[in-house]
Amino acid sequence: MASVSLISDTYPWKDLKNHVVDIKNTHLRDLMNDVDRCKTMMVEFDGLLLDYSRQRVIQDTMGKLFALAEAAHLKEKINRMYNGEHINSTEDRAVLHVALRASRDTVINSDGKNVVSEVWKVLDKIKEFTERVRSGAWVGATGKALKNVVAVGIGGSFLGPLFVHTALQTDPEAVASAKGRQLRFLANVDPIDVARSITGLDPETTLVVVVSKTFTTAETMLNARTLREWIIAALGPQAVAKHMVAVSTNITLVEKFGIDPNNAFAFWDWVGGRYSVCSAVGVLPLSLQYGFSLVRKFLDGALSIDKHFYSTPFEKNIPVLVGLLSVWNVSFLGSPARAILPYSQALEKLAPHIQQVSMESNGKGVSIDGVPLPFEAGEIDFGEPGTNGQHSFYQLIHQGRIVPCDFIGVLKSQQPVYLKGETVSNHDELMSNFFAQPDALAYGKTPEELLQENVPKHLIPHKTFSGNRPSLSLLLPSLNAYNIGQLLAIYEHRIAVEGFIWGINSFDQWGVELGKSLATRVRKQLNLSRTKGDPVEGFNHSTTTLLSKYLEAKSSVPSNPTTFLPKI
Ligand SMILES: O=P(O)(O)OC[C@H]1O[C@H](O)[C@H](O)[C@@H](O)[C@@H]1O
Repeated sequence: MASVSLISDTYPWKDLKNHVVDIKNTHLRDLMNDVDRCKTMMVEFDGLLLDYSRQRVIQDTMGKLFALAEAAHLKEKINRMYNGEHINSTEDRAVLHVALRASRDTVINSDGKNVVSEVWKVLDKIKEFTERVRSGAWVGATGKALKNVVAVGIGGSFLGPLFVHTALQTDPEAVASAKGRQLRFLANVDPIDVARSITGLDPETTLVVVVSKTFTTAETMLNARTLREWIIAALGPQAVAKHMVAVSTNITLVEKFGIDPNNAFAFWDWVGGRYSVCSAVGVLPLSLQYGFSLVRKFLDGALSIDKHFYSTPFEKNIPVLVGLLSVWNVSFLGSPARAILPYSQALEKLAPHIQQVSMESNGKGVSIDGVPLPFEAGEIDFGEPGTNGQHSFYQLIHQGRIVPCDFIGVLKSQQPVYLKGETVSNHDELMSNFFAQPDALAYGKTPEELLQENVPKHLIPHKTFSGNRPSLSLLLPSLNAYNIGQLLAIYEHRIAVEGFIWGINSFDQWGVELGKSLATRVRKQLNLSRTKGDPVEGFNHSTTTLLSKYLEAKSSVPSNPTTFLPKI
């Protein structure tokens, strides 16, 4: 591959920069009238429909974006990812989350090994273990079946599984398979999160799954020790073997912690934390809750998109199209943010998950070769399910800053409701908003229209909407496990496309390290001050003042140094 150090030095990038002025002279109100244009901006695949006609693009723009993809060697980069090459160069690792959902007979070699057979060894182990737990063949220390699971983990070891669990929770098939069972998550090191995660649970019927790629993450390890105490206090130390299992790449540390390595479920350094929901990180807790066969459907949905992403020409390739459009919005039209607006409460945890996938992947300041970027990469992702967001931040989206929006709608509700005498079903009511909002953003409202509506003159500036605000709409057939897998993979690959175009390494995360190392110093100070009365030293005036105030309150120190757990 010819080496291009910065994409911004290429002709297609400069061509797109020059093209911005053409687009600034258009308005979505007019672009939407061009039916031929709109027809080219609809893509259907495997039950999904993507409509990007409300993006600020014309066909010419798309041609230029495809040229940009070529200049960035997008296809070669996708191939290198699927071929198991070490594209995460700063950590010298392959990036193979696609192998996690591959079918059993697929061969993907990385570092001389077929990783797919490794994946299936763990999948088979998860299937066998979760069937034993769910059937009651595996029992706790007092002989009772384990009905409840607390998954302890943070970041990528938490957000993806939480998203999928929340999305499945109201799916009828998932409801049936989860009957009588509970799945909870413990992520924050805040003891309040400990209290919440165990409230109402009995250690006798609870299985704790400690999820950590490294098995060194401070928050997770303290939370794991806390729940270990909770189990030991109730059932004695021998109960740990029956009530705690682990998911990690570091089986040695799992064993050191006191968890039987036979009850550890492996994954590999070629699975990035934020891309790990399809490994044991997500598959184990989700299979405990919903059964392995339902979770396999989720993996199959992701696999369908993996194949589509790999083999479909860019013009019809959903992750490529949405990725290129994001680059267009961020790097050329200057939008720093993206709103993720699912019109389904089941997708309420989509935005928090995508925040990590996107912002940890693409929040970078240098190219993959370490050259400072002369442009901003990455974007700020946020979102809320519609219609809740409409009663909150949509004001800014309509009349304040320009934020490209992803509208995600579902044809069939997981939980339909219709009340006799109502004009429409409850889902139709929700979806009325899904269909109306993108047009409101695109078309706006002109002063002339307001005058015709007899709006008082002094209110006209306040009620004017400039419109011309871009969005895309994605329609899913329903929200079953398969569709949830599709949605996940679309975002994962979209974010990879953005990073490939920007020429950054989307698979490392050095930026999270600094805060962690500074916390170590503070922890040491707190310990010395609490146990020896040492004064706060070596911090700036601000931190010294804040730390001293915190220490004065003595709120969280017991008078005698014995373990205590939440009293909720
Ligand atoms: O799974 P773990 O090793 O415990 O890591 C949990 C999280 O730790 C860090 O914050 C990383 O930046 C995340 O990418 C990772 O998901």
